[in-house]
Amino acid sequence: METVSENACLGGVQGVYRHTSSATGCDMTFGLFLPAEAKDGPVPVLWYLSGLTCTHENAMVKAGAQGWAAEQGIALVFPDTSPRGEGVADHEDYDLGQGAGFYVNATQEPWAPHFRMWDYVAEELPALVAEHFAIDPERQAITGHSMGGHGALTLAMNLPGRYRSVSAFAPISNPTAADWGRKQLTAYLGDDESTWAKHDATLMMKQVGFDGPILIDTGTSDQFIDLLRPEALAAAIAERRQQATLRLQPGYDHSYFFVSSFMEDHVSFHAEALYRD
Ligand SMILES: N[C@@H](CCC(=O)N[C@@H](CS)C(=O)NCC(=O)O)C(=O)O
Repeated sequence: METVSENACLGGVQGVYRHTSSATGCDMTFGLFLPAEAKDGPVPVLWYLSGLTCTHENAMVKAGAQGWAAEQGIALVFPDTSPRGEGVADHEDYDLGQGAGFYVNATQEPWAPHFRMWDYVAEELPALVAEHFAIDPERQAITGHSMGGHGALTLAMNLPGRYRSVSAFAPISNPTAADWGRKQLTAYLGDDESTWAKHDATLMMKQVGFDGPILIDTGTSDQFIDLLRPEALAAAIAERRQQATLRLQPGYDHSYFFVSSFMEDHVSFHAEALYRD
């Protein structure tokens, strides 16, 4: 693993690291914020999965998460959203290919050789981070924005016991029923929709739910709200009587101004679960 940069930040360190990934078969870059407490021993960790067109960098510089994480003594991991590089398949559309991994393991050509973001975020990166940094693997939580909110919710429901809490900002909530979803799931996983179900938060909510607290915020002025389908996930949550807080925030759009506006609430929400014994 190679250190790209390390900057003192709020008493801790904001690092960027690069490594050769066996999951994606290419070099991957991620951001990691370690609070001051990590100098004394392992700290809880909050994963932040980003949305379409993002790298590890967008949330790291625009979400305003480090201040709240420093206050709570929590580490933050910012993975990239897809494999990248010259030998990696891509598409001219912004919502397919590089920058749009959708947190799945692709089975279809030309994506299958590298687009294995599920394995990368669920298995490889957690092991790497725990090996090299003062992270407590027993205290993990996950959040994300848009496509990353979809990733956070589906990982949390598919890996019971892994994350103590899950939250999301404007998550893609029902991708099997929206153009942010059907297009990518068809490309990456093929036409057999039975392979899509584990990657749909609404379907997973109906089938298994989540054994812990959930917090979801979406802006009422989100320009993509028809693609996000928060109402479908809300109905599934109500049907299941799942512990959850869903909020529609008046006037907020899809941008990082929205994400940063509610970041304090999300970090505090996760801190409560992460510090509960
Ligand atoms: N570029 C796309 C929108 C993509 C987009 O809004 N991406 C969100 C996540 S889904 C984002 O975080 N963009 C990067 C940023 O704001 O830093 C469009 O114009 O339709």
